[in-house]
Amino acid sequence: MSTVAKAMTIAGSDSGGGAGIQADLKTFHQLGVYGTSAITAVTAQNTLGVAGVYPLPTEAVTQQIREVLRDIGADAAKTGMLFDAAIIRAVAEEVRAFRLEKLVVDPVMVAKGGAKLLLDEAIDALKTHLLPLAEVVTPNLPEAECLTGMTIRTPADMREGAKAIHALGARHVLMKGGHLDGEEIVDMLYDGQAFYEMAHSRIHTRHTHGTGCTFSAALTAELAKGKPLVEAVERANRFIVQAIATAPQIGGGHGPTNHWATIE
Ligand SMILES: Nc1ncnc2c1ncn2[C@@H]1O[C@H](COP(=O)(O)OP(=O)(O)O)[C@@H](O)[C@H]1O
Ligand SMILES: Cc1ncc(COP(=O)(O)OP(=O)(O)O)c(N)n1
Repeated sequence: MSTVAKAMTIAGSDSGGGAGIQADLKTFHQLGVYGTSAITAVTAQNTLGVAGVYPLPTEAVTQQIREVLRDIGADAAKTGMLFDAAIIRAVAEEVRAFRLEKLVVDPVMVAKGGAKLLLDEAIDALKTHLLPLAEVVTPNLPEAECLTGMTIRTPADMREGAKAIHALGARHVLMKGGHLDGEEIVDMLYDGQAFYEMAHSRIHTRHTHGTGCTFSAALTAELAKGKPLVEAVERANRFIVQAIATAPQIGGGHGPTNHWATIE
C-alpha cells in the first residue's frame, strides 16, 4: 500500500495553465503530493483573459469524483471554479458521501479580467451546501464581500467579514489580503475564536494570475501530508509569496506564478 499523500482538486480547467486544475496539479506535484482531479468546466483562457466558459454536465463531475475516490481516495481535497448551483450541490453530495473531512473551499467567483466563473444565482448554493462542509474557506476580499454583503477594505473589515463567513458554517476562514490597498498584505485565519495573522510585503508585479488557486492548492497539499492547519497555512503562504516573487514572466497579460517554487 502506497504511503504517498494524495489530494484531489474539483475545479475548472485553465487552458493557459496558470490557474484552475492546471495550477492545482502542478502545485500538488511540487509539494510532493499525488494529485487527482474532477473538472467542472473547461475555460478557454490565457494571460490576457477568459474567452470562453464551457461547463460540464453535472453527471460528469459526479462520476469523476466517484471514480477517483472509490479507488484512489484523497487525504485532502479542494474546490475551485464550480460555475453553477447544480454542480455545487453534486459536489457537496459527494463530499458528504465520501466523508471528506479536509476540504478546502476556494470560493472562486470572478477571474481577474472580469469573467464570471460562478453564476450569481449559485452564490446561495455555495453558502448553503458547501461552506458548512469546509475545513477552510479561502475568500479574497471581493469574494468575502459577496458572501457577506459587507464592505471589506481594511484588516479590521476582514476580521468582521471572517466572523460573518464563519457563521455560515465553515470550520475555519482564511481571508486573503491580496486586494488590500498599500504595501503590506495581511492574510488571516479565523477559527471562530481567535485570529492568526500573517503579514508580508506586496510584490510589485503583474504576474499574479492564479494566485488564489495556487495558494489554496498548496494549503490542500500540506493538509494532505498531515500538517496541522496553522503550519499548513504558513507553508502555503511561503509557497505563494515565493511563487509570485519568481514568476516566469509568461504571456502578454497577467502571467502565472512559479509553480515550481520551493519553501524548504
Ligand atoms: N502582489 C502580491 N505580493 C505578495 N503576495 C501576494 C500578492 N498578491 C497576492 N498575494 C498573496 O497571494 C495569495 C492570494 O491572494 P489574493 O490576491 O487575495 O487572492 P486571489 O488570487 O484569489 O484574488 C494571498 O496569500 C496573498 O497574500
Ligand atoms: C479555471 C479557472 N479557475 C479559477 C480562476 C481564478 O483563479 P484565481 O486564483 O482567483 O486567479 P485570478 O483569476 O485572480 O488570476 C481562473 N482564472 N480560471
